[in-house]
Amino acid sequence: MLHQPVSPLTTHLPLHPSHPHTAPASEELSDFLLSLSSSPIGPHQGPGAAFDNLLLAAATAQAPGMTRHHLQHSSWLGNGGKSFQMPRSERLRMAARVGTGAVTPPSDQEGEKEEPDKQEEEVQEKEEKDEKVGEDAAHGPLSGLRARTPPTPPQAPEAKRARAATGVRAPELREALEALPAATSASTPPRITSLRNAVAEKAPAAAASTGLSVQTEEEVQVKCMARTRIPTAYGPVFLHVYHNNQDGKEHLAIVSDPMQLESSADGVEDYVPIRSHTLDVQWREGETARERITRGAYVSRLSGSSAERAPVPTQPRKLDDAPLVRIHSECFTGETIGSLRCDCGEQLDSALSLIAHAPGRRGVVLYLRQEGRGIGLLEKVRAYNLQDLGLDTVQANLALGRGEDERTYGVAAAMLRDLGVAGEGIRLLTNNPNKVDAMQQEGISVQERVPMVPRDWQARDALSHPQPHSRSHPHAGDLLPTAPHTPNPDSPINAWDTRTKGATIVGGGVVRSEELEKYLRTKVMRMGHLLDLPTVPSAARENGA
Ligand SMILES: Nc1nc2c(ncn2[C@@H]2O[C@H](COP(=O)(O)OP(=O)(O)OP(=O)(O)O)[C@@H](O)[C@H]2O)c(=O)[nH]1
Repeated sequence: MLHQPVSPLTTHLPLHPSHPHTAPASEELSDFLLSLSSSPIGPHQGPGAAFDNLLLAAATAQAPGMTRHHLQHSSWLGNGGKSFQMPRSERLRMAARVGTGAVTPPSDQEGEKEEPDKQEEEVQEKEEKDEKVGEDAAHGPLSGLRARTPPTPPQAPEAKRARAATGVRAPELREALEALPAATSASTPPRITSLRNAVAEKAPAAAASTGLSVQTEEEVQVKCMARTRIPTAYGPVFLHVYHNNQDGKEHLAIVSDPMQLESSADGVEDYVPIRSHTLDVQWREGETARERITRGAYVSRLSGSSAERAPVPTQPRKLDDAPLVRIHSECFTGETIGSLRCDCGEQLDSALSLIAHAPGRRGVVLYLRQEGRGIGLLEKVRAYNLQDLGLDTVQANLALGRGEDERTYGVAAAMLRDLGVAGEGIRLLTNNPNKVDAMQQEGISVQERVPMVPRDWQARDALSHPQPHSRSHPHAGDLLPTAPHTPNPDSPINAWDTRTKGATIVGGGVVRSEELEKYLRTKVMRMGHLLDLPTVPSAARENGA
């Protein structure tokens, strides 16, 4: 239940000197919010603490000059555990200070006290149950992989949100951090890897949500369980269903490589099909042709009269050229019911379309089950309600006590390796610099970042013809070569316009909405996505200007 926003924030607001009864000047508001959000006491512990984050976020949304980095800098489990996200510079500084023992992390006692034991037990019980499921899975078809199903976030009350978000208890995190001085020497500069590993060992989920990339003990392993041919509007693709030892989810790889369907493909010089190594290897002694074919380890086109099982490979084969790859996160609302709150459906469609026009029509879309930037559908739905109150997509996540983006890409990298496409590098279809960084950290070279310009923005820019764009945030990713911002030749802007409006599912057209525009701009302005803002305002196009 939402409480009425009451006094704590407003009573402390600096009022405009010449108009004490009006709202504070925007600059003062920014400064004030900044001081609140970085104060060691912060708004969380005052009266109305349960609601202060939301108030702060809502007010922040109105204040110019505020970015995601200004929100909840001081957050830690001890002050409600709303967020671990700090700017990178501060995270590194904190890491260095904690590493030399100069800082003791704030106590979480208050948050712990608030919770009745019963709730604690329920959560514990749920985790045990989840672990049992994981163990069972390990004896299932994953054969050889240690499957582990992480606990799903419990329906936790307010003070347990941090744990629900990160799957970690405050004492575990504190214990991990207290152990750090031992992991790093006071006489030598603290090494971030030591911090990562020490925190990761005790509290991997918490460490991940601080933004430190975590090297878990367990090497990521994936296994393609089955593959099949799917005819689509863009031609045939092969859908691969993967299991992994990290998150118990079925991530997908959609591979476009139509040459595989030609029976003559074998004879083509230098042609390396995009195939899963873990699918094609022999799974057990005496495995039958029928078994191999059923799971998709066949070559050419499968039919009642022709069924050729794939030869068992000895080595994963790597492609010589850099294929077009999209690492896409699931979005039920955008992709299935055509929500106009986001561009996810359009991006999935565009990715398949762009790959269908790539050399040899070859490429891969990884479809990761990281709904809602990793917070899940339930939390995303809640976030949408907060967005209706005026928060943007980043603020809404933070107000729920979640990270702005909780996704990881270790499994994605392992899937690309399994498909043999990680060899000579990839051409990555994205605007998101985190994805580029994640691949590079995984040792996969991103030879080119191919931008995904929203169709509406392409259409609006086409109206105004090329003009100097206002680059909002120069980024490291900008150093990578990017493909020109041209729509694909077979889907010209006019063709998008003639399709059904609002359809964002595969094969759909251009979509426009006020909420979509706000979401896209937030991605650029607050999440650092590498896009130029359109030069023609939305209304101008709608009015035919
Ligand atoms: N929490 C939250 N998630 C959202 C919202 N809108 C879309 N999403 C999720 O955001 C994710 C979008 O993922 P992607 O399309 O892979 O990528 P991206 O981070 O936007 O980056 P690009 O590669 O440039 O498209 C999906 O999981 C969506 O469900 C929102 O308002 N709140």
